[in-house]
Amino acid sequence: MTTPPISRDHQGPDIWCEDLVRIHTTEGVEVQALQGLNLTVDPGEVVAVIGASGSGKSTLLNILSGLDRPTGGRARVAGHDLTAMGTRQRIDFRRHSVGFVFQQTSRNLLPFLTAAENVMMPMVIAGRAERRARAGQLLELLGVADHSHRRPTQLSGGQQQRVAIATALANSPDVLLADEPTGELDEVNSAEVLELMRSAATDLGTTVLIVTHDPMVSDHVARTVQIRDGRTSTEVLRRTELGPDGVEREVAEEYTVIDRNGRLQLPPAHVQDLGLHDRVRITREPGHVGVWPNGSVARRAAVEEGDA
Ligand SMILES: Nc1ncnc2c1ncn2[C@@H]1O[C@H](COP(=O)(O)OP(=O)(O)OP(=O)(O)O)[C@@H](O)[C@H]1O
Repeated sequence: MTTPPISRDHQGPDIWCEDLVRIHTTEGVEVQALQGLNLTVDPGEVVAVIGASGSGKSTLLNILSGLDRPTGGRARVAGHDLTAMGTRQRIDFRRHSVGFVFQQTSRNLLPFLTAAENVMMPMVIAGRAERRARAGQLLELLGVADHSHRRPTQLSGGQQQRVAIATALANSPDVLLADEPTGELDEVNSAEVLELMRSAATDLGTTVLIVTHDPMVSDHVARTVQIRDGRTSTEVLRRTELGPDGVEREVAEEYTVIDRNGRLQLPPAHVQDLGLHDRVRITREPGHVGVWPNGSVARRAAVEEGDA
């Protein structure tokens, strides 16, 4: 018996955020952690969200997992409107629609249960049948079936995270949310865990969103979204293509995110190198748009006129 892929009962993307705003207020001081964030992740995609400390990653993850509510904007995960859910629906959502993997290996698993029992636990809570068989299949998928009888303290960090991923996938969630899942692992174990998470998600059709500050994670996913100042700023898409020599090679292309109002954030390096500040001139060119430092368009026109 193999693990059956999940079937969704909603249409459209698995994660959808529009103009998401979250303002934290402590002792009268407001911090705008998310400042109009837009993000769409389609079913089955495996995406890494990276960003510097304080850029808003954890805030985003807390909202997507139903733990926190946005101050403004809209968010939908696995077909559920996160701004309109009541307490009961939130519990159901967290139990069935999303799975979680945290950085701290100790936070993912119950120490007094074996690996197999840990994977079965969410199924017990959800009242799911054939728990033992499914736990076995998931542990097999994550390459730790041989350790199913061991308790977490008898497993390495990497093995614990694999069991944690199996546990998170136990109730066939549409979406798996992972917060720095490789933060406590060395490079070799990180790469292994990421690859296993990706292949398990691909086999099951699960959408995965990994939040991390580790740029190395990007090497293991087809899409990396960068958060800067509470907004998605750039994306890197990776694919393999056949070179002219017939050999497959990996191609990575960087894109800047543009919202539905046409707003985009220019890469800081361009802003600095070209001395862009205060205001810029936008010119429509054949097939693209030009961004010019203040005054440069008029100067260019004068030079061209002088040349004529
Ligand atoms: N509960 C809170 N109360 C007040 N401010 C908060 C709260 N949670 C987060 N912030 C602030 O919101 C901003 C975004 O924080 P967040 O934790 O989402 O960033 P992050 O990208 O996850 O950072 P890190 O990588 O360090 O975990 C930061 O300026 C942070 O200080």
